[in-house]
Amino acid sequence: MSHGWGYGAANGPHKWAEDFPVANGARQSPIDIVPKEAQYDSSLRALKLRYDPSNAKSILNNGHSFQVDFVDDSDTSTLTGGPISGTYRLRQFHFHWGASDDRGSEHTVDGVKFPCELHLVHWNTKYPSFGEAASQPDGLAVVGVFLKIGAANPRLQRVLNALDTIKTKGRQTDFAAFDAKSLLPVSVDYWTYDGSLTTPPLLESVTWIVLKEPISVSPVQFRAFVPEPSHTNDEEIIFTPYLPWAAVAQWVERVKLLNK
Ligand SMILES: NS(=O)(=O)c1ccc(S(=O)(=O)c2ccccc2)s1
Ligand SMILES: [Zn+2]
Repeated sequence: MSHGWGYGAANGPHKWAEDFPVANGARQSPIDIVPKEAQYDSSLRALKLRYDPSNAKSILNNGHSFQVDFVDDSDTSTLTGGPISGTYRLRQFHFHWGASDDRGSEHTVDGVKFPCELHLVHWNTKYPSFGEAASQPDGLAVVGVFLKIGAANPRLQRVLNALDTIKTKGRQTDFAAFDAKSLLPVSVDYWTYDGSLTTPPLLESVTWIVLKEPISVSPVQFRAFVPEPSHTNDEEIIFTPYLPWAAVAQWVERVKLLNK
């Protein structure tokens, strides 16, 4: 690829292996989760997520998504239990949505796509830094949460309201006092597997913890993720390539049918 990775015809997932050969590795994510083939493991423990809202720091448009970053210099917002050992600190959360029809959610369940997927990224404190942890097979733990079209989700609203202030790549603004736990569903039952980052650099350092219960997002709220293309100056326009409204509408209808 002669330029940065993305989701277009010239720089999309089918091209990533050119710059990131680990794309052809043995534990690449995302995967299709087939619940009937999942093996029950009685040694797995319940997830323990303890987040301190005061660790929330800022919200950033990184050009591929938007992410909320957290202060991670102490064990005040952590993930323990579940399939991991030790303590992992919350670093950031971000979302994946309609970059193209087959890439709304990244993981699928029995082949079913969701319109959006939330990732809460944590790093193993047995390593001295996030960067070091990211290069280790047990360095990261990402909690994945599916979003399905349904009732309005008031806990999402503050995040969505902030998007107007970071419409172009590189824009960042304060985002303080936010409880990431409020984005989680009631049940934190999960599937888990050893995988990778789902975007470059595709490092095979992620213990995936995908929650079985989705959270809801209303059609109006979901429009905040995929707004009309804005005609700003020549800065790169927000997040992901614009989806034709028809595709989004058709997609939303399909998700509605799946949830009937
Ligand atoms: N979608 S995902 O949760 O798998 C993911 C992709 C990239 C990241 S990262 O920006 O945290 C990161 C982490 C390590 C190195 C570089 C970036 S998290
Ligand atoms: Zn992600």
